Amino acid sequence: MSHPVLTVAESLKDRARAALGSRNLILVGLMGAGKSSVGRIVAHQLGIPFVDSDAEIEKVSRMSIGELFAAYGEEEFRALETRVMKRLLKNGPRVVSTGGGAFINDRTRKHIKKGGVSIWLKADLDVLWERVSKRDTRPLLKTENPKQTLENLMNARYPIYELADLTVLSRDVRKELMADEILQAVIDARTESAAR
Ligand SMILES: Nc1ncnc2c1ncn2[C@@H]1O[C@H](COP(=O)(O)OP(=O)(O)O)[C@@H](O)[C@H]1O
Ligand SMILES: O=C(O)C1=C[C@@H](OP(=O)(O)O)[C@@H](O)[C@H](O)C1
Ligand SMILES: [Mg+2]
Repeated sequence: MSHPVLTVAESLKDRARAALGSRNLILVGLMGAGKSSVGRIVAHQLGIPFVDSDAEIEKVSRMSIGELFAAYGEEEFRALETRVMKRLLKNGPRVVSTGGGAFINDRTRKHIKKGGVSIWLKADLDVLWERVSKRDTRPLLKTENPKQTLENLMNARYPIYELADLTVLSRDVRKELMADEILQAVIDARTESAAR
C-alpha cells in the first residue's frame, strides 16, 4: 500500500535534528556575530541542550571574562577555554556557542573539529561594531581604537574561521531567521554529503 498524498513535509527543525544526529553543533565567529544569542534559539528549536563556553568558563572560575583576563591574562584564559571546550564537547548532541577566539586556538579547534559540526557566523565590520560597541564586557576591545582592533582581528581570524564546516552570513535580520538559516545549512550539508 502506498500513502504518498498523506505524507506531510517534515518541519525544518525535525530535518535539522535528524541531520545532526548525536553530533554537537558548534558556533564560531568574531565577537558580536550572534553566537551566544542565536545559539540559544537554535538549541531551543532543535530541542537539545545549549551551552555557551564563556558562561561555562565564568561558572567554573567564579569570575567574569573581564576579571579573568585582568587577573591571569589571555594565555591562561585560552588554556582554561581549551579544557572547558573539551569537556563540553564530550557528549552530544548540544549546541555549543564558543567565544570568538576559541576556534583560532589550534588545540581548541582540534577539539571542535572532532566534536561535531562547526558553523561560522560571518559578519561584516559595521554589523559587528554596531553590536559590540553597546557593551564594554569584551576585554580585547578595551583599546584606544576598538573598531580598528576589531578590524585587525577580522583580518587575522577570517582565514581561520574559513576552516569551519559551514558558513552562514550574520546580518541585521531577526535572530529567529538567523536560527532558521543555521538549521537549513545543517540540512543542506547532510544532503550534499549523502549525494556524494
Ligand atoms: N541578528 C541579529 N540582529 C540584531 N542584533 C543581534 C543579532 N544577533 C545578535 N545580536 C545582538 O548583538 C549582540 C552580540 O550578540 P552575541 O550573541 O552576544 O554575539 P557573540 O556571542 O557572537 O559575541 C547582542 O546584543 C545581541 O542581542
Ligand atoms: O574574540 C575573542 O577572543 C573573545 C570573545 C569573547 O566571546 P564572544 O565572541 O562571545 O564575544 C570572549 O570569549 C572573550 O572576550 C574573548
Ligand atoms: Mg558570546
